[in-house]
Amino acid sequence: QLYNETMAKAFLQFYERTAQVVWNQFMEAAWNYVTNITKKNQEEMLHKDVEKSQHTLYFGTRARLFKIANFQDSDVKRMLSKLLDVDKAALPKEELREYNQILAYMETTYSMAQVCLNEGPCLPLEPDLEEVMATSRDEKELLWAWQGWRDAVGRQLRMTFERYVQLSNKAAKLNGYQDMGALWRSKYESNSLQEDLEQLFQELQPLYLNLHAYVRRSLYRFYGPELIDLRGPIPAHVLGNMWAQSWVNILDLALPFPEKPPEDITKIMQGQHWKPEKMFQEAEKFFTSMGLLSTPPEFWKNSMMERPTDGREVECHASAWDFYNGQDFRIKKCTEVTIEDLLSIFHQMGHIQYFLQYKNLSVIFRAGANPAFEEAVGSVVTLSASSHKHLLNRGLLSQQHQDKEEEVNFLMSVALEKIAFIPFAYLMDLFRWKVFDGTIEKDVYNQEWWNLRLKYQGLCPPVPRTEEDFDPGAKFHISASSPYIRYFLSLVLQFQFHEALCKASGHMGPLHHCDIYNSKEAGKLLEDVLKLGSSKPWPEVLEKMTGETKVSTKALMTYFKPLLNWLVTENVRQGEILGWPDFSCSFEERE
Ligand SMILES: CC(=O)N[C@@H](CC(=O)O)C(=O)NC[C@H](CC1(C(=O)N[C@@H](Cc2ccc(O)cc2)C(=O)O)CCCC1)C(=O)O
Ligand SMILES: [Zn+2]
Repeated sequence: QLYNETMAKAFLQFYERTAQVVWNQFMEAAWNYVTNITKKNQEEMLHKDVEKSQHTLYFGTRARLFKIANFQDSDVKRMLSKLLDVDKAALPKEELREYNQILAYMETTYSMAQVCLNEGPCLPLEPDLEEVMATSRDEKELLWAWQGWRDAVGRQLRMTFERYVQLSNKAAKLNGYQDMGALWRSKYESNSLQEDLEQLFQELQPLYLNLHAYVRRSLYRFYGPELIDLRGPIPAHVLGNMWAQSWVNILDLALPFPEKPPEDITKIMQGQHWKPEKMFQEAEKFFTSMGLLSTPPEFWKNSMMERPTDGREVECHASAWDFYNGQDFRIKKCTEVTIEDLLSIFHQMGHIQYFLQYKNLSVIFRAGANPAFEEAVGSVVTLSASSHKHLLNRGLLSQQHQDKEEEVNFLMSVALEKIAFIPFAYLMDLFRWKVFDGTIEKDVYNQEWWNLRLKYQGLCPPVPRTEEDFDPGAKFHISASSPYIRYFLSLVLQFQFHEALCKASGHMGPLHHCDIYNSKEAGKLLEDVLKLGSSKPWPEVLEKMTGETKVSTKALMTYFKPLLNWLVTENVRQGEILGWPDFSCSFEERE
């Protein structure tokens, strides 16, 4: 019986040796492309992608020959079953080439897009358009950036996206899935994922609806009744972010106690002459303070920490890279010296830490326990790094203590980042799952997108939209075909992790006071989880970290309890309507 367990182990060792080389070569080519966007580099990347797919297909089809049902070794069984999913490599050669060209075209169109002033410079998204969305309080200027970006990106991608959906579904079907949404969801190894997610979303609704009503009131006070309807949705361009996914940049308009504004950490960083490299060192220091691994020399030599000034076109959307040789790990980021970018670097370094912790596993297991675990690791450290205690300790705040009102202001700033994000993170893949399963047909992509934006986020477009537009494409992850539900699940998980790590560190008192910096106990707990990679089913890994086997919103609700109490009192006092019963999007005539 040729395809027995002994044979399987030899097969897997052969896979291991060859995969490291093939994947490393592809990552190098992909890195060279996104850090220097040229036709030649794109061709080289596409060529390496084909080689990687040939390798994946060769081993994927042979893995099928093993009857793993009666194998003893659970690792061998888990590894072989992971090899069966060959994703896009299942496509016939010509269609695979077309698919890879479509993926490169969409991501590159997004990365190169700019919005041009009538006479004068053209502005890229990072940092210029994001700066406008974050700091301008001129509704017309905000509209110019918001609409200009969608004209420059979304409209260009609409046709290509339709073909992308077709080929994605074909690949998924060739892997035995109903559609690409089903393939994406399979990474969570759950037969009740969608129900579980809906349950989590419902539990978080009271928090979101109270925040939405309160922020709507704040915007009403500033922009007036001609723009804001106190019983209606909020226009999407005045929330401080190009996609209204984070509202932290309008904290100044929504501060509960405006007479006690928080210190401006960005100004403090710039006053202290912080540079991007120092920001990365600060993030690394957090992990080493917990007894976790430091980054190898290659990281500092090969990373791209700033937008290049030599005229190269690069993809600025931040990302963390594993080169699958156990030695080379990098971050690509067009870093600005701001607190928002510092916290984002903590998130990226969380990915690097995960790569470092599982680098000795088989390449098959070099991934998070599930994609949401990967995202939660960096974000959980950010929860400590953004605490008043930590920032004070690191010299980024000077005020010794926070009184009750300043504490509410602080929790509001975290909520504008994390709670505002909940419905956005949920709808991003609700939209794509419906597109993949055919519920949303191609001639109604845009209106269905806005139906979800209205239903879940309580937002309206600031100007009428048509089916010439393709607003979802104006978000990186949709143009980059990067799944997003991981961020929704990570939002809940990161607070569950935070509670567990804070407990391990011996923290007493409110959860939002906790800072696990320097805690070797928390570091040990985190290390034991990260080094498992994706070698065990994620409920087992969750139990190792938190003692629970289910994702729970309890820790998140505990963290924000003081804020929810304040919000409910304030909204009752103002007689706010929760939700948006005036659900129509009204468009004031613009002179
Ligand atoms: C080779 C590769 O692709 N590597 C993966 C990692 C891996 O798969 O190993 C990777 O680096 N992905 C990039 C992505 C970057 C960021 C992002 O896109 N964030 C989301 C959602 C969000 C929003 C607020 C927040 O606080 C945290 C997350 C958004 O901005 O919408 C941008 C800055 C933050 C994280 C990332 O790091 O997740
Ligand atoms: Zn991430």
